[in-house]
Amino acid sequence: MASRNQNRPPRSPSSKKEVVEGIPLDKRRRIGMGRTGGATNVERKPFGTVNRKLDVTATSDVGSCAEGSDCGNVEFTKEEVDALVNERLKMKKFDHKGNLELVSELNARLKVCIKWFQKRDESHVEEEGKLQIALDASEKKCTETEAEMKNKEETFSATISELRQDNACLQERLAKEESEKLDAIACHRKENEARITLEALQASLTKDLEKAQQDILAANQRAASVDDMYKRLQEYNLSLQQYNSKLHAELEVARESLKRVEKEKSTIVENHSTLRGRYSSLQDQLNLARTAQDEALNQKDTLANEVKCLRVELQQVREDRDRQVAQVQALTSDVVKYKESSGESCAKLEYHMEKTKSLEETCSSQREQICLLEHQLAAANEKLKMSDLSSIETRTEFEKQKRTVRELQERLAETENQLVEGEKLRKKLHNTILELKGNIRVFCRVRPVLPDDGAGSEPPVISYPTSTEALGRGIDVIQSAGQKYPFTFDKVFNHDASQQEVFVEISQLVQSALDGYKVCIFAYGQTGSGKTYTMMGRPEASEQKGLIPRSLEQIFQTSQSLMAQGWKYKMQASMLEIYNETIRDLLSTNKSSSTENGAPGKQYTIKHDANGNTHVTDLTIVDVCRIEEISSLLRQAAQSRSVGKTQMNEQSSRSHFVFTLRISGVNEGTEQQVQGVLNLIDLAGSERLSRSGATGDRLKETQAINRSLSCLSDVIFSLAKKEDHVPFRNSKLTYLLQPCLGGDSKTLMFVNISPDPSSVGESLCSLRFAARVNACEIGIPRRQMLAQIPARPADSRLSYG
Ligand SMILES: Nc1ncnc2c1ncn2[C@@H]1O[C@H](COP(=O)(O)OP(=O)(O)OP(=O)(O)O)[C@@H](O)[C@H]1O
Repeated sequence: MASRNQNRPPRSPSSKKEVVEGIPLDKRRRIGMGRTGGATNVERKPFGTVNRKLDVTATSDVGSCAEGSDCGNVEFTKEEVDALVNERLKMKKFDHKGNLELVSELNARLKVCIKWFQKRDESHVEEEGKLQIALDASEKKCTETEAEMKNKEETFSATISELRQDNACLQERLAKEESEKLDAIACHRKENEARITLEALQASLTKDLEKAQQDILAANQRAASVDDMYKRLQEYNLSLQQYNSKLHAELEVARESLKRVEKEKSTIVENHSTLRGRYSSLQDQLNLARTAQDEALNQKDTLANEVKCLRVELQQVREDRDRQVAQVQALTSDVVKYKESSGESCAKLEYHMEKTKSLEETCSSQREQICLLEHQLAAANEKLKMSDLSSIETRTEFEKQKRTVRELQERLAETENQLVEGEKLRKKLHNTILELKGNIRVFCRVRPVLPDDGAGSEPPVISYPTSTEALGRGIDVIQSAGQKYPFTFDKVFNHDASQQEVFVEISQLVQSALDGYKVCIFAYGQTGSGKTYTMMGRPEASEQKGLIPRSLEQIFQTSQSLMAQGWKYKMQASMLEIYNETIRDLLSTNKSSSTENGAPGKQYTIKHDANGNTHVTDLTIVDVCRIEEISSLLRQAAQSRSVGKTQMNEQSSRSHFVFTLRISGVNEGTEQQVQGVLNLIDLAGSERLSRSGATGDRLKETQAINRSLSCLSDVIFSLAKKEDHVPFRNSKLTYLLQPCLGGDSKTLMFVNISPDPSSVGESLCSLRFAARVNACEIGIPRRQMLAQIPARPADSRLSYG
């Protein structure tokens, strides 16, 4: 911008001097006071605004103002000057003196006026000089201000362009962030939608699960109805007995199917256990996955909250920035305005400058903050993405496992159903066979070779056929002459069979006692063949517990679980031994009841009632509620038993041991009542007198044992021949077992065999006897169900009779 004084010619020093010395020439000429002077030129109006009125009439004053005197107080107006200049003197023609006075007077007045004029002109010139100096100073100042303003303007322009660039940059970033924000929002919305879909899926899955549970309930109901049907079928079975002869023909077919079902059952049981294992491991995995998913979800939620907070902060910062930008814009417009009106004060500009500076600083700090927040946001977004990914993975894994679990559950349910159905069928067939067969079942067990056995290098005398039909059921005895005697029973356990394996085979039979059947299991065999081991085992070692403790444990456990179905059971236990044809109460606390040391004890009498129940008069019967009670009773009985050392056995049982458990069950829901009996008998071992070498009391014992066992075989032969008279009463043992042998019991005989080659003869005898027993037909097992709850004795120790 060009300065205003630039085009002005510089003032010459001479002209300046003229001004300083006096009135400039042109001005003198103007007021008629040129160098030549002259009154005629003084026509112009006098300068100045403050005039003192010249009293025209006071001519004496004017006239008295002599030349060279100070006339500074006199002031003239234009009119006065005009009047003075145009005054026409009234001169008299011949009065020269008077005329001269008039002229002198006028002259004096004119002189005063001229002097006033001159003085006035001088003061004006002086004033003009001062004004000129002030004007020059002012012009100089103005030039300087203009230069300064120009510089400032340039600086402002640069600042404004910088600010504009910053602004553009910020706008660009803002647009970018906005687009990123929109992307993030869209992504978040998508995630939300996905989450909602997943939740809906989960809800539907939960519904499915509920439906499946309902299905299970329905299946359970169906199972109950099938149970009812089963009961009806049982009743129907009773009527089927009339067609017994016809069904005999179908027996073999039923046996085949039983075998098949048993095989199927074992495979199903295996499948079931593997599936259960897999199911539990999957459940564990599922639980782990659930925990991991929960953790991931929690992490995700925390991150989402962080992101939310960061977004809010970002939003605030953005708003701040927007405000700042608006302020910058306002300032820019202010600057523009300032530019337009450059006359505004520098102080304001500086203030704005400072404000701009501070705002710029705020802007830059906020920019840094934005950067920081953006970093944080990016990190949080990254974390969120990671957690989302892991959450998705976990969810997928969870879904997969859920599917697998569902499949396994379905398979498990299916298998369980199959198992239940198979078990039902097996039970039905088993009961049908038993009922149709009507004979005593026989299991054979061969004990392992003991160190005391004289087997030495002799070849084994026992072998097991491997043909399909005899597998697990056949046993061959080989005599020294090489003669082979094959036998087949319902089951043959070799020397490797564990106590548990043996128990598994009889557990169903034991279960029947809870269902209201009379069950009798007895062990027969020569002395030292393993009868006591099979029946009692070694209760101190859980693996070697025998059938009696295992059966009682099962009965108590099952009765507990049946409580859920409304069944309440009452159990009563009694234990006796038949020693030398005398009954001894093994639970009696009264020692006089025994015949110890030959002293005559209490006489116990065996009685059978019309329902086929056996009672022994004065026998101690103990109410038992827990397995521990039975265990202590068994220990008590074991201590009271008659045992002795024989050549064949270190701890030989010298008596027949009979354990009886009476079970009364009531279902208050269905008003059903059952009465079952479980007889577990460990017979004394048969022994050849020649081998035992017994004498005295031992000889008497052995003779009594052999006699009673011989009575047992007489009864069996008689039953086998279907003789009218069966000599049950010939011995205490056969009379006690009468309902089991000839009645409606489910009876099982274990024939225990020693693998000792020196016992091969006894083994053959035992096996032949067992084969006879197996072929023997007895009554049909009947479940004892009562319509009314029988009155029960209040005393816990009762005597029947
Ligand atoms: N399956 C078996 N496994 C291991 N040891 C056995 C087995 N069977 C029997 N025994 C052992 O054989 C020995 C004789 O068994 P046990 O006393 O049971 O015979 P028993 O037939 O009851 O004899 P007794 O008629 O003389 O009483 C015992 O030491 C017993 O531990």
